[in-house]
Amino acid sequence: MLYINSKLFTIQMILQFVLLLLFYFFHFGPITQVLLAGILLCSIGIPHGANDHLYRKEQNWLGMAKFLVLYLGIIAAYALLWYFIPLLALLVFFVVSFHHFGQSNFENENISYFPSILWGIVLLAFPVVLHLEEALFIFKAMIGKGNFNEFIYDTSPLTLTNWQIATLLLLGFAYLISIYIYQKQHLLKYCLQLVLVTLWYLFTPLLFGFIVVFCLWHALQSTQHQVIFYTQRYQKRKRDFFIAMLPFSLISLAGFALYLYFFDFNIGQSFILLSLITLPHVLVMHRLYGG
Ligand SMILES: CC1=C(/C=C/C(C)=C/C=C/C(C)=C/C=C/C=C(C)/C=C/C=C(C)/C=C/C2=C(C)CCCC2(C)C)C(C)(C)CCC1
Repeated sequence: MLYINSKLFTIQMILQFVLLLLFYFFHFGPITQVLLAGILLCSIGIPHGANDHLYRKEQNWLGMAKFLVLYLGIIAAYALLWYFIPLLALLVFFVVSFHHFGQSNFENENISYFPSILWGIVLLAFPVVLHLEEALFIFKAMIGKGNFNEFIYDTSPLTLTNWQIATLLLLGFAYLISIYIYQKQHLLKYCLQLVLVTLWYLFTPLLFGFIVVFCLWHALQSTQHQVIFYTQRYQKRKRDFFIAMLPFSLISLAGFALYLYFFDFNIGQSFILLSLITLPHVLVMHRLYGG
């Protein structure tokens, strides 16, 4: 069954609506934001990539060794790109992310499928347009041109300027037109999804807003796709899937905890670390979506 027609989509819409109401009426403070974001990242965000090894071509130990060499090799090569040409590495992160976020929403193998690319752009450009100053500070920190390291909690309402409104409208309409052309039968659902996500971004601070969207509107549907693929292709139970994703989830979380223990939290570096595990993950998932 298509993701858009699945029960998960309805659950996500309800969750997003409830979160919006809660955030609007209770203005989550810094502690609530950090706690909620941390729980979501550790329970859904990071683990959704930690099962990539399950889809390797050869399912024996030799296949596992080959998979690890390739996976870690891609991470190492990308780390070198960050070291030598950080601006290009940042661009790669964005382009790859546009594709990845869009693909999980449309389950489409085509890398030039318009609704998919535009949805990826919407998910990442909206928070940047709404919080341009902070986003630019973070980008600069990532490419080594600054040391911005503040987790921004501010929940006071934004006053939007004309260029911000125009950019949001332009992107939103471009996306809806692509839906009208390619996915007319699901126009209402995708439209409601866009409205809820836009409202969420309008009310929430940059990082908290994005982390919730990443976990709620990407990691969840991606996990659903993985579970279906795994149980059907290998004739296994759902429980086996969740057990199989545990080892690398725990290794990644332990790795991040060690990083925090030895180096202290740094937003720029954390996004670079995320980008490093993103690249091989996106390649694995692209194959899983039939590409
Ligand atoms: C299997 C394996 C493993 C694991 C893995 C994992 C765990 C993965 C994960 C993965 C993942 C977990 C992925 C994710 C993804 C994500 C994304 C794709 C994102 C993106 C984002 C962005 C792009 C952002 C942007 C920005 C900035 C930067 C600033 C501010 C603003 C904003 C927010 C817009 C290991 C290595 C251990 C080993 C080998 C094997």
